[in-house]
Amino acid sequence: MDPRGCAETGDTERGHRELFYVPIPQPEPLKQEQEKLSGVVKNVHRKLRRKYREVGDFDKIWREHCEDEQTLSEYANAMKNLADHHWTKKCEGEGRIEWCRSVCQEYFLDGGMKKMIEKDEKSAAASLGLSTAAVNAQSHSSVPSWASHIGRMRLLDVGSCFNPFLKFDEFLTVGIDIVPAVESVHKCDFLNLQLQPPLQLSRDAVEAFLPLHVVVFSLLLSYFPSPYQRWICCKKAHELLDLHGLLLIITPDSSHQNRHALMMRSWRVAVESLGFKRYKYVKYAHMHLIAFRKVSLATTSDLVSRNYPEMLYIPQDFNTNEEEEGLDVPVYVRSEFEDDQMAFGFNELPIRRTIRIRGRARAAPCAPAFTSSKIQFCSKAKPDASRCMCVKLTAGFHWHREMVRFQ
Ligand SMILES: C[S@@+](CC[C@H](N)C(=O)[O-])C[C@H]1O[C@@H](n2cnc3c(N)ncnc32)[C@H](O)[C@@H]1O
Repeated sequence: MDPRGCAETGDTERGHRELFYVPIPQPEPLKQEQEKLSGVVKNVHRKLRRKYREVGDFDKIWREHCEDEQTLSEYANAMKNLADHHWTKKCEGEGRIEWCRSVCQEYFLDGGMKKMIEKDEKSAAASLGLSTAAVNAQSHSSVPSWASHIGRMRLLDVGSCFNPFLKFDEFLTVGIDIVPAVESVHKCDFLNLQLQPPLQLSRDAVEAFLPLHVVVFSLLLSYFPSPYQRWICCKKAHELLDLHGLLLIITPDSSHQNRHALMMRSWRVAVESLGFKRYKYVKYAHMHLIAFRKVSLATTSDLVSRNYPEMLYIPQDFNTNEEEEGLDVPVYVRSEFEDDQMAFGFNELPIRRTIRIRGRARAAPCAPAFTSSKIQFCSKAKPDASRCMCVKLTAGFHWHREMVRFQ
């Protein structure tokens, strides 16, 4: 440890060595305010899910929801406040927007699209038994002509709230939201957006806004209580996007990457059935980030035989009202300092250079500050080959499981 509280760790998940600093605890009032604001947001989602479970008719509850101006404006204010005062540049709240930006840069401006199209062509040819030479000899390429002079990327940010993409010059951004938190966002319900002509737009407007290169659903789909609503949104995105355009989906999940791997697999099958192909996937500590390329104008032909909309589920869809109410009870949330203390408590374990709690790396020095009675091991085994171990930790009165990684 150096005097600044800096500890060098082993290789990280991203495969390179990094320095981690023991975090300076956030001032309590700021932390409490952040928890309160997140509570406002989560409660709106819960309320919608509860109504959906009770009423069943998602059109009806959605209409009522959109008329509830007080709830909507409290929500918009909370989101804007979180963005302005609680998510710093380095934290993940901001990271998702940067991720979208870098994926678009690589795909549209640094040759990613061309590479992917060529790869698709090669595998299509291989499946027909054609040689690479025959593919290379083809006189025409499927790379669209607009790709070489794209200019500003046309981006539609659905559920934009505070218009986070507006500040980037490389995008021609249109932000829409049912309750805009800033003036530059247009008030629009994407679920009920009519895409059919006639659209009487001037030539300029048509050129400026159609077709789209990018559609962003950042923390949008989990807002909806029904998988069918998520499906409608993805289908609309497909209709609005240019062939080879990108759909970027970011959805919250604070659990370990593999915990909801099946769910992510299911989302992939559903979205790909609409005429997309997955291009990129990454798991941050609190969210999944997925990029899909539009590779076909047509959707799959077995839409009727398979229930694709249902595949866009989220874990909360299966909660009962009682379980959701349990979530309303304020659960004691450990402070960063307590997380560090807990990390210290693991030093009795055999491998203890660094452990991860809630995705943050922490050095495990010598003095145990936590007694082992506060930590129960779900498995008596030593950390496995990947040096992970499932442990139960106390948070207030609740025991809960966490995966701890040893490095
Ligand atoms: C959790 S916030 C995400 C805000 C922002 N995209 C971000 O990543 O921070 C979800 C937003 O989606 C908006 N929203 C929900 N349903 C919508 C719909 N049908 N059409 C447009 N916006 C919608 C909500 O009003 C809310 O501002």
